[in-house]
Amino acid sequence: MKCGIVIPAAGRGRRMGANVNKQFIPLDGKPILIHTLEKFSRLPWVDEIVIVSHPDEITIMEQLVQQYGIQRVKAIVPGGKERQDSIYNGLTFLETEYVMVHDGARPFVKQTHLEQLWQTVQKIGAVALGVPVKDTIKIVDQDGFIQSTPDRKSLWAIQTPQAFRLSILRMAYEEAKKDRFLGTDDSSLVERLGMKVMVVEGDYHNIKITTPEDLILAESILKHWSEEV
Ligand SMILES: Nc1ccn([C@@H]2O[C@H](COP(=O)(O)OP(=O)(O)OP(=O)(O)O)[C@@H](O)[C@H]2O)c(=O)n1
Ligand SMILES: C[C@](O)(CO)[C@H](O)COP(=O)(O)O
Repeated sequence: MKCGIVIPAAGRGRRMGANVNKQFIPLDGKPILIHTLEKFSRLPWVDEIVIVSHPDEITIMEQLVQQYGIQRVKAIVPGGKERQDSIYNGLTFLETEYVMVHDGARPFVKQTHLEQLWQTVQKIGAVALGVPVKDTIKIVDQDGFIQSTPDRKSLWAIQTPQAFRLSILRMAYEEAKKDRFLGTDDSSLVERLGMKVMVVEGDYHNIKITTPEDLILAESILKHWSEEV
C-alpha cells in the first residue's frame, strides 16, 4: 500500500503580512516549506508528493526542491483561490490508494504521528491529527455576545495531516464542488457525506505558521525541541 502526499502551499500569507510567501521565510536558514517537505520525502510508505504552488511561484518551488534534494516530488502544480481549490487540483495528480493532505505552513509534524496516521488510515479510511483545546471556546454572535459554551471535553483543535482513502476524498471534493460547499479543512468535506473520521492525538508543536507571533514560537520550538520536530 502506498500513500500520496498533497502539500497545499499556494496561499498568499495575508495574516502573516510579509512581503513574501510565508512558506519561503527561513527557519534556521531553511525555508519553512522545506522543513515541511523533509518530514515526508524519506518515509518508505510515501510514494509521491504533489506540491500545490501559487502559479507565480512554481519556478521558485522547483528550484528549492532541487536545491534541497527533496525526494519523490511527482509534480508542482498551480493552486486556486481557496485552499480547497488548491487541494482539489493537487488530488488530480495522484495515483495512490491513500492520500495525506498536509499544510505547507506546518513544518513541525512528528514522524511518530505520521506513522500513526498511516497505520490508522489503512484501517479506518479517514483520519485527522488534532489536540484537545486548552482554552474555553465560546460561540459568539455577530453582535459580539456569547451564545453558548460548548463542553470543552469534546473540543479538539484539528490540524493536518488529514489522511484518507483517495477514492473517499475525491468523492468528498466532488460533492463539495457540486454543492458549492467551502470547508476550512478536508475532513469536513468527508464528514458531510456522513462518513466517520477518526482523530489521532498529536501535539502542540504542530503549529500552522499563520501570524507573525507564530514565527517567534517556531524559532523557539526549533531551538528547544529540534530532535523531536
Ligand atoms: N488558496 C490557497 C490558500 C492556502 N493554501 C495553503 O493552505 C495552507 C493553510 O492555509 P493558510 O495557513 O491559511 O495560508 P494562507 O492562505 O497563505 O494564509 P492567509 O489566510 O493568512 O492568507 C497553507 O500552507 C497555504 O499555503 C493553498 O494551498 N491555497
Ligand atoms: C486545515 C487546517 O490547517 C486545520 O486546522 C486549517 O483549517 C487551515 O485553515 P486556513 O485558514 O486555511 O489556514
